[in-house]
Amino acid sequence: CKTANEDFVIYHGDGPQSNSIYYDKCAPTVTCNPNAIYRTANGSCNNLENPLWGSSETPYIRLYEAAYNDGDHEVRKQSNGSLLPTPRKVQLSLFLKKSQDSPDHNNNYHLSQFGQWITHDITLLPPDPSGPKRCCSIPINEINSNTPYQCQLPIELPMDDPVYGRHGRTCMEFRRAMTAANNFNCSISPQIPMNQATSYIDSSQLYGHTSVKANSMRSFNGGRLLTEVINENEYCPLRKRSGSLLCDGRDNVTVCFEGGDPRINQHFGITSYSIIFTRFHNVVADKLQELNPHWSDEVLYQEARKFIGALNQIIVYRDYLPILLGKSFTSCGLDLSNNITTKYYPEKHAALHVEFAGSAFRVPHNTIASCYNYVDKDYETVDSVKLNEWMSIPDPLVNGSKLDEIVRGMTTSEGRFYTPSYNYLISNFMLHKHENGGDLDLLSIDIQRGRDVGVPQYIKMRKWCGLPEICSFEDLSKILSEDVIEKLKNLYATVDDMDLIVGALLEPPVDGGTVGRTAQCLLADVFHRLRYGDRFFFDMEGQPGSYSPEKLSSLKHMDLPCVICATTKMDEVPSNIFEPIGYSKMVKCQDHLLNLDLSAWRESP
Ligand code: HEM
Ligand SMILES: [Ca+2]
Repeated sequence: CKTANEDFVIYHGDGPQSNSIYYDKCAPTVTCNPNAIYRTANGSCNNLENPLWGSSETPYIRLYEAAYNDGDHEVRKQSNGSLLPTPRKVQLSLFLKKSQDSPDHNNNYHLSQFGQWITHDITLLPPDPSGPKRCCSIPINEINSNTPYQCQLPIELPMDDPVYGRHGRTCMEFRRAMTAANNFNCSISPQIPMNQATSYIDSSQLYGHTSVKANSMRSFNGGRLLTEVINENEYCPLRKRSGSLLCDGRDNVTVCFEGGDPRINQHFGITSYSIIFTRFHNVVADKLQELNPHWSDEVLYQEARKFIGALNQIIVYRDYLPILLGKSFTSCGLDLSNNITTKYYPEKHAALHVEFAGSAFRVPHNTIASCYNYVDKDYETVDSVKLNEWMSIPDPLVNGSKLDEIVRGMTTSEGRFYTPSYNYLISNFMLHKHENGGDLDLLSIDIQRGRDVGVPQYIKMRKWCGLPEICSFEDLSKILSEDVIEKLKNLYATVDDMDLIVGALLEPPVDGGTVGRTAQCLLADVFHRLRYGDRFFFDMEGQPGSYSPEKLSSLKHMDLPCVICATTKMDEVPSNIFEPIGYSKMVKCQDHLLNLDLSAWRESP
């Protein structure tokens, strides 16, 4: 590879002109304190020359011109002018038959779960909740340019759909994303969604993506986050049912958590992570207070928050990305090997692009397993539940040792092997029985989301990545089987029309990684920005808040097993947290927790 920090991958300059409109025309003026040692809650003032870069509620960028029929928002057509195949048709033809789970002997559930945890740190692209309550109440053949924007792209279901056809269902709910022009008073054309999360890996999914939210999560006592103690255990605070996202609409839900990110209650895995990281923040704050009784609540909170943010960056770059993208690839500046320290490149815009959030980083949806296992302290599987039946129902997690059992289950069980398909349950019955439009197909939604936000076609992004050009279906034979190519020919008018997520999912995984080359390139581009464009990156030198070498060295002894040991009743963990038990050396929690040594943080009063 080239030099680690500089020419690594793909950074192709600024992308289309529309990327700068928000900053030229709509951005509020922000005054920054260049000497601040902590991140702001919303990510502003990280980049002092462009203070809103990477902050929450700024537009996604585009790597490539938007793919819209009218250049502004209408879903693109095929090159011969015909409509694109409906997302469900693509799912049925190419993917659904292969949707059974097969076990991944190398990776347990944490690989997928940590990925989603980081997703919620860096991107939040919600559908527009305003307008008609149900888009499917509008007959699909009556949809035209006067239809409310949110409802212009419901997913049409074929009459002979093997799952939905039986019930005569012909429409699946889909709401278009909120955009800068429609929802945030900034007329950017082509339409562009706003990222409501801070792009930086700063654990904003735990703390909140804005200062108002962040304050509402704090106890203002000893630097701690608010918690709810239930049966003597600490959980995230409980949320009032009214107005909450995801717990509403299910009658049997009594527990509903409040989190820095609104998706906290989506399913057991993400809820568990939110709870254990909340607990861990409080463990760290308590330890810091013990060492520094003279520190104020504010200092304790900020130091604990900075520690958790740094730890998550370490887990992403040291542990997670090498498995996702392949070690030999990440060793060129995207991991922590070779003692590379991070140099700051203020010209790098640490924003996410629609190509990433709308398509490429959804490829790991193919690692979501159908069932979650409760495993007790004797390693007996006491229950196994279907993910889709328990979405938005976090209730069981507060009972007895259920949270410990779920985390133990995620640790011991083999994950879902990354195949070009999502599991059968989320391909047909996501949010099963949920009042607000249950029985969804996540893959159809992902395909439609890509079209909604104007993600360019697969072939264009592949070329952007510098991969060998594909000019015809036949050229695909270097990467795909004849059978798949035949199906693609039946779906799309030409090879140029393929959706990015479809191509990215079908590509064979790269050596030592779990995604194909196009996804690898697009993910690398973002994780590169989020490292070299983050002035507060944990090992950045020469900044007002830079960590001392002693603190850095203590931090590098930390890992996800340590977090799990400190916050659950598990008494042993695999030394490589992403490996299923039986493949990785087990370490005793009482030994492993010795790594949680904060003495470098001791300061004299
Ligand atoms: C059980 C696990 C998961 C479930 C049930 C789930 C479900 C969902 C749903 C319902 C959406 C919204 C789709 C839309 O309306 O456009 C979404 C978005 C997304 N998911 Fe997942 N997901 C899971 C795990 C993951 C994982 C493992 C990753 C990546 C490593 C991931 C990456 C994403 C991304 C990047 C988005 C777009 C988010 C945004 O910008 O708002 N998800 N997921
Ligand atoms: Ca963030």
